[in-house]
Amino acid sequence: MEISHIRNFAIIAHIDHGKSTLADRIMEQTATVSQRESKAQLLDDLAVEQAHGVTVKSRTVRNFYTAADGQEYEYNLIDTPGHVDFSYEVSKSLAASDGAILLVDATQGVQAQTVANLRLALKNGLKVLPVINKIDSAMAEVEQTEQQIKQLAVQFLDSPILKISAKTGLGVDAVLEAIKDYFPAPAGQTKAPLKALVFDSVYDPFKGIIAYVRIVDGQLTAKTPVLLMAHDQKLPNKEIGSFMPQLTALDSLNVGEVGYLVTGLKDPQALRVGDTITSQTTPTAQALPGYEPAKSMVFAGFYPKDDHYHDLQLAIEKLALNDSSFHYAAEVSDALGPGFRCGFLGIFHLQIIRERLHDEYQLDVLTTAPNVTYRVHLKTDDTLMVNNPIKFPYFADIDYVEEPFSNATITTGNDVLGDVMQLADSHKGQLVDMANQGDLIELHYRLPISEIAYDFFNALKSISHGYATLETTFADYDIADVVKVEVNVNYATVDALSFIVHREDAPAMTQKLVEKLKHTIPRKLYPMPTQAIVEGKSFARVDVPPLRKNAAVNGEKRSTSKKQALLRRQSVNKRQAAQSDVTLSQDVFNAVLELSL
Ligand SMILES: Nc1nc2c(ncn2[C@@H]2O[C@H](COP(=O)(O)OP(=O)(O)OP(=O)(O)O)[C@@H](O)[C@H]2O)c(=O)[nH]1
Repeated sequence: MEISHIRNFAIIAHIDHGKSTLADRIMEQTATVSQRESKAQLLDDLAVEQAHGVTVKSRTVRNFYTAADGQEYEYNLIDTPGHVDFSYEVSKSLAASDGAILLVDATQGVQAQTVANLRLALKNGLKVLPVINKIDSAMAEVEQTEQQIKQLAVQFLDSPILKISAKTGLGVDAVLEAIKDYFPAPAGQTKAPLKALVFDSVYDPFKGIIAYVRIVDGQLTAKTPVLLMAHDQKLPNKEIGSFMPQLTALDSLNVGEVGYLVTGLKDPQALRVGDTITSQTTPTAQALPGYEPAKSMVFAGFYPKDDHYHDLQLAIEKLALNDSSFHYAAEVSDALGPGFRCGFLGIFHLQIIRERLHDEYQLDVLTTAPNVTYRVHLKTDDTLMVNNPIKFPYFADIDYVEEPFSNATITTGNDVLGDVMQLADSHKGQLVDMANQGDLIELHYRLPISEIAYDFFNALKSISHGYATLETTFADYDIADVVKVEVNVNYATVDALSFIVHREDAPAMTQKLVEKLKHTIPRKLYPMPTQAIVEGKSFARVDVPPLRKNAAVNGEKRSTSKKQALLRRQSVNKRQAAQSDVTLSQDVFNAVLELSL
């Protein structure tokens, strides 16, 4: 296809504003898929996506559109996720696009994520086409939404604001025309050496690693011997093609086009998203700038159940390839053996990865309490970065600790402003600034990441009935008064249950924890004292009751010798237990996990 007839664009929106529905409609109206196929929401095909009804992975599809002028155009559509935890995926999709459809739900109006995505698109130099969706709904407030969009940005004043129903298809033909009229064709040089951006990748069990590429300059043919520029790695070029939406082999991908390359690589570590692909024979002089790597905000340990360590390792490697914002490193716990310390963008991301391990690899993992990375300054003047509570230094060796803070922008309606501010306060937020954004209020807070990483977003959604939204960026590290909580069961420390909290929250949290553990730790024949220890002191204690009555302490009528015999047996049990032997089920970990939720 001639470059002037290609359009690469993404659809961006707040969660549930209808991106996937519009993507399906576009595929249907360009006859990329039949109506029957599109019923099943083709793009959201991961099991987790169907379970949650949200898009997690970006997907790409090539459509051919015959415009009103009678000419055929190639539309490469990139579907993007809407949840805050996946904004990294959004920015990757945008780097491969020239235009973005900004979709706004007429029943909800402009939301903070709409604003955030718009900013990202403009930062990437994209043309933005605002589209109001769900105009068929009885609750649609089309005019008000249009006003909100006009207030949003002067940047796209020259663009029309289209009104559609992605569900019924009303107005979608105008969107298809506007894509050609309004979005630019890719800029790129046909004659220059090959330069292609790897904007995504997946692992296929049969084909190995498949790179998703956008040809920035030159041409990639099925015969081009290619080179990955980051590690100077030569690839035997296996197969190239495009997404129709199934992978469909082609002889060449030309400048401006989007497609895939089967790399033949098997090692999931070998390819990084953001890398540049060029030709071995006539390489380009300079690689593309690539992406900033995603910064993990939350860490948790993943441990295999039933000794499936190697299966878990392989699954995690493959997932990390498919999701470059997911990081991992090997770690060992005394209580659980070898496992992985995994890094996530947020707690929802953690849940998604757990579910993908379950759905795609049939693996269940024990998950330890999530935490952030602490910067620990020791009295010896050494500084440690600690993202695993097991490795948190002994308290007497610590000079001071710093924790990561974020700049958080909360956009909310006036009606729930008080509740939102109270929520931020209770999570140690410092209000920095407040501004009006049309009908909405924008609050700028400085918040410890440990306070927002877990349940903050859910709590915010619940008190605002789903309307308030949150954008966060990493700010810096700052001093934090935090302590490590260790859990002893029957006088033995269970390392994998350790976690870090703010000192002021420690008394209440430890009390809640031991109460929960009382009901989750599997009982034995003898009572097991369970303690939460902070800086060497027991902050809270319960006894996990025994399975049977403790004959030695209750006042049953037994002979003294029988009582003594029982006591002897129990003390033997006690000694054995002190060395190990609490069965750690996910329920036990949930007791810690739920404290932060
Ligand atoms: N009434 C009405 N409902 C719509 C329309 N478009 C989408 N919906 C509904 O809105 C809900 C969300 O639509 P999706 O297409 O899954 O939203 P999305 O933006 O892709 O969501 P994420 O992938 O989670 O970001 C679904 O229940 C759709 O059926 C529309 O034009 N009118």
